[in-house]
Amino acid sequence: MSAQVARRVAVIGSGSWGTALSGLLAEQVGEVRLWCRSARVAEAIGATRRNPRHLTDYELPSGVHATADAAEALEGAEAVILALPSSYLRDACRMISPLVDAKAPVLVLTKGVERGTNELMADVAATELGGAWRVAVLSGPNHAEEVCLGKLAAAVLAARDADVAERLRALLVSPSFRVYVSEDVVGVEVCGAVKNVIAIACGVAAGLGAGDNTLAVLMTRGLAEIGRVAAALGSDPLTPMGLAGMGDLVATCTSEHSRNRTFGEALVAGETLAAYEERTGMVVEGARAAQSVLALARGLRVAAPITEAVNAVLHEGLPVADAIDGLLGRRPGEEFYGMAFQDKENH
Ligand SMILES: NC(=O)C1=CN([C@@H]2O[C@H](COP(=O)(O)OP(=O)(O)OC[C@H]3O[C@@H](n4cnc5c(N)ncnc54)[C@H](O)[C@@H]3O)[C@@H](O)[C@H]2O)C=CC1
Ligand SMILES: O=C(CO)COP(=O)(O)O
Repeated sequence: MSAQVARRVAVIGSGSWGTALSGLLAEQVGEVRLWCRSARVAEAIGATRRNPRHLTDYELPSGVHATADAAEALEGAEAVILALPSSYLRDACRMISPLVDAKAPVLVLTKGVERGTNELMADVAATELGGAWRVAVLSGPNHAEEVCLGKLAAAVLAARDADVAERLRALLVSPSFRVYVSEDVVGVEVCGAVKNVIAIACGVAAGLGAGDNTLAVLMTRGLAEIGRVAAALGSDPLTPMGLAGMGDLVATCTSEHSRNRTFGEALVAGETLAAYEERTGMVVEGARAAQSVLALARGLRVAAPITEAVNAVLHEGLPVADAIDGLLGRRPGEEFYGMAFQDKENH
């Protein structure tokens, strides 16, 4: 084990990713306090070292202390990690705001765009907790099911302040978890939110028996969609080529662990979003992001046809066959049209 880089950090949210990240943090940090919404989950973790709802076979290290008391979770925390689904992030930040040290760096693990406001997650956290300079995001091909087993993975940690990035990176980096840094918070966030929508489309295609070529087309045109939204928001055009973009797109669109991909498959088999989330106890962020990313793209006047198709199927009752017809009815034009200029509306 490496030397301790912090005495105590708080992880807010005990879903799959909050659970796996707590274990990873415990390799470097003296004590990880994991806030669970449910007191029963916190008690079960204390008694068995296992989360009874997520990654149930994974034994958490002794350095992880679970609690349902937010004040206890945040007491003396030198950094705060937010591991909540996008729908709950703002309310949770409001709830913990009086308990968070004003100087503590904040790392957002959530991948999404808030519905209603179309705000990115770091902006939500900064508004509610104060101090955009101290809010960073982590994204990349990081299925919790593999990270908790110590299988090699990498992520990009983006922060506006280089010192914040380095302090947070030191908490996470390990031989099996490589953490790169970036200043492009917006670009990294756009990648993480949009790739979930594209993964639903890939799941739908796979469920309908699509071949590898078709899935590769969806991923690549999905990457173009990510690139257009990111470019229109002024982010680095190379960010979508990295871990948060291409890396996570490939992992999510192809993995059996992906809720977004497997939900797409379940959808064509007749399962609803509500039934899927109820059955698995997990969130399908892409289903929510389809609405907010589309609203964001429309506001920016960039085309997001795959997102539009997924949104129409999930939220407007469009039959899948009609959504596919709509996509295939588009004229394929210049491959990178609209990537550099935000005022072009085609392709
Ligand atoms: N699971 C993964 O491998 C990864 C997940 N993420 C992102 O992390 C975020 C959290 O996802 P997971 O940890 O996977 O969650 P999850 O899907 O495993 O679990 C759902 C979580 O939502 C919580 N929840 C339900 N109702 C709530 C409420 N009213 N208020 C607060 N929390 C509530 C549940 O307690 C549970 O912790 C998502 O944005 C996801 O995209 C990012 C990278 C990897
Ligand atoms: O973001 C993730 C992996 O990097 C998790 O993806 P899913 O939410 O589709 O499982």
